[in-house]
Amino acid sequence: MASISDIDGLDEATARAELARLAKILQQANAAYHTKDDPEISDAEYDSLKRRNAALEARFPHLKRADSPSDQVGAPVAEGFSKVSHAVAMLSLSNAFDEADITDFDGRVRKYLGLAQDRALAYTAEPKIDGLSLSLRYEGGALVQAATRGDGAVGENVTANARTITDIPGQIDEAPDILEVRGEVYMSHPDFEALNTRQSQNGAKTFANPRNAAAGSLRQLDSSITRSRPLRFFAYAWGELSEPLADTQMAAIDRLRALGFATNPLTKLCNGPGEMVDHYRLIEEQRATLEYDIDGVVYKVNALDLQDRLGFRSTTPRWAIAHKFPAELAWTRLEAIDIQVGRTGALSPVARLSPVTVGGVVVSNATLHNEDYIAGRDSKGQPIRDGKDIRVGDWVQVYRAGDVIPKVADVDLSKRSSDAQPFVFPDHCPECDSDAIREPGDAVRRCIGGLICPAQAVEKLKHFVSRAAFDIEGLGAKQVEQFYTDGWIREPADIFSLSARFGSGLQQLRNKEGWGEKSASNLFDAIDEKRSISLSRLLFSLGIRHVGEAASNMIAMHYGSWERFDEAMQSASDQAGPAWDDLIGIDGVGESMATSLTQAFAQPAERASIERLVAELSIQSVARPDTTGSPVAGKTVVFTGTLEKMTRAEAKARAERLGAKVSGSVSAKTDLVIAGPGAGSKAKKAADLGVELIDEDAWLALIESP
Ligand SMILES: NC(=O)c1ccc[n+]([C@@H]2O[C@H](COP(=O)([O-])OP(=O)(O)OC[C@H]3O[C@@H](n4cnc5c(N)ncnc54)[C@H](O)[C@@H]3O)[C@@H](O)[C@H]2O)c1
Ligand SMILES: [Zn+2]
Repeated sequence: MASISDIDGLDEATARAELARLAKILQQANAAYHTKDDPEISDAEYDSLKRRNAALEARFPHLKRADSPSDQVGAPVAEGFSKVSHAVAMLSLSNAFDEADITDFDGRVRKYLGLAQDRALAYTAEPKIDGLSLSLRYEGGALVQAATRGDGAVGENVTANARTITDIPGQIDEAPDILEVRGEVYMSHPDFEALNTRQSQNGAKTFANPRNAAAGSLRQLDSSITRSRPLRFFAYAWGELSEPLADTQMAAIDRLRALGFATNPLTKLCNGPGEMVDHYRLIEEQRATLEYDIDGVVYKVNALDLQDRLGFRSTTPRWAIAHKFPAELAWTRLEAIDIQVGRTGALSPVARLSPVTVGGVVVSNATLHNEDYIAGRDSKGQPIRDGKDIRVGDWVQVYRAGDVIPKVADVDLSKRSSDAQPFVFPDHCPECDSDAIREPGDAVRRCIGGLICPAQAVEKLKHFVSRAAFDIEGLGAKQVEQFYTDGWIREPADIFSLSARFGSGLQQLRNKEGWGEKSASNLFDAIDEKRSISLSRLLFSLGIRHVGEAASNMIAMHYGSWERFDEAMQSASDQAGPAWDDLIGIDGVGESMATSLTQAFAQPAERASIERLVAELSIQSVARPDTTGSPVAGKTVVFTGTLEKMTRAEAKARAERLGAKVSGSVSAKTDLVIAGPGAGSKAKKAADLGVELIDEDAWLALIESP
């Protein structure tokens, strides 16, 4: 995530380039989010880039760009819509992230108005609905126009679409002659889920969250599509008026409700920051039980004459602020704990949650790690979460960071029902009923069923055909699972005997749902194509515990050929002696990896299965790259932040071809860190450790230098 800690030390040229880069990224993000309703980066990432931009502009005011993202609201009108000029601009809101920001806000307001500090100022506090804003224009009580915010000055004409929304009256009584009602269009959680189910049944695109679904549904060129999407509307503001609605924000909301609009029931009048923050807490607590997404609480100065005096900055009113919820945390109910069996037999507890939006993504499953974690202990038996255990039915806090799998982070004991029972972790495999055993020092309980455990067998097969492994076109996780269920494939070797066994039975495959004659013979071709495989891919594909992609590479490089590797596994099987020492001496191979490797090759059933597979293959030996003269041969390098000239995968592959070792984390052993924009803790750690830090261009210059 972008940080602002380095800004003080930037020179002008770097700052100018950085401002240009941020303008470009933010403009692209705005278009993806507001125009396509399909964001490319997370909201938290967006917000942090925007803060970085603002901090740069504050430090270098004269470098502020004419097209500064700070001065922009939303995105321009999308193609296909007719344009509506807003009589009163539709702006954004400034953000607050903690209590101190709220006290500051109140202080700024008073100072601007020259108010005494000893009398509390009244503000309204209401949920910030996570939808999109809409302006409805009524003339003589009749709805004549509806427009999106667009870029704040010019919005999209969506009148026909707005007419399909039942919360929006087409006609109102006793309204001012000209009345522009503004508010938020949103979609409820049940409607969102039903829509996504429908979309995927029809093979159409599904939406990441209710906000995107609402925006995508309202911003349709064909209003019959909007009609089929159940949208809702909350009114909370107004634009042009032929006569005032009221004297205060609160009374104006009441008036809008009296006119027939839905207003949010959690709107409250508060006296000063203390009460505002109290109401924020209350709303935060209710967040998971609301039927719609909110991403914070909006505070507005209650007296409308004071709002007028305060006025606006370029894109935000001075009289309001949005107090955002932490982006990546949310509370919800734990509905059930399921146990999944992985390819190494590990029993993993999975939390089934009442769906909640965390950082822009709907989360309904999260990891609970292992049985100790559920019980409130760490791997050393020390209490975590103050020793609180997690039970089915509990209120739990869900945490999500970046692309990482969501986690259950905390539990609220005050909401636990009195009959909640501690979770009993199974000591048998839920799939094959074999014993599930926990070895000393292992945090994980494992099914000992091995090859007889269908869950393990299927997971092993799925791993075997995955992208980084055999990657057989037309044979993905779904097909493998089906073939396993049908008894056609029990182990990897069976994949390669499929055509021999079923070549004549092509008919059978052809008759299968989803398989035509063409796809059947394509599949056999794709399988044959992968009979020739690199040693490192093969090693990774075996799915041996602890042996990941990087380790497979190192091992393959070390032994060079399958024959030498296989021989070494025999010699090292008693886990002592020179072959063993040689194995654990490989960079990146620890004792536990070496143990699981040698065990796999010593276990008769597993060994036999591997031999059957190898008999089907032609395994390529490793051609050692010539790294003489490479400036980075033997060096350990770390890539962090965003690379702009190539993907991470390409950068890694190139570095490795030049004899460098690419590591994921910075340590004292690191020789070089290549940091792109947005580099965070790793760059900092490198600086702390005195490790050389360069940017992508410098890296390219280094490796491309003759
Ligand atoms: N992920 C991305 O790529 C991306 C890109 C652009 C914007 N965003 C996200 O969008 C937000 C910024 O967009 P923004 O300029 O619309 O600001 P904003 O959404 O933070 O705040 C302004 C909006 O709040 C809405 N709102 C909801 N309830 C309200 C209430 N009770 N009173 C007043 N307004 C209320 C209005 O629609 C108003 O336009 C940020 O949260 C940002 O993370 C994300
Ligand atoms: Zn099992």
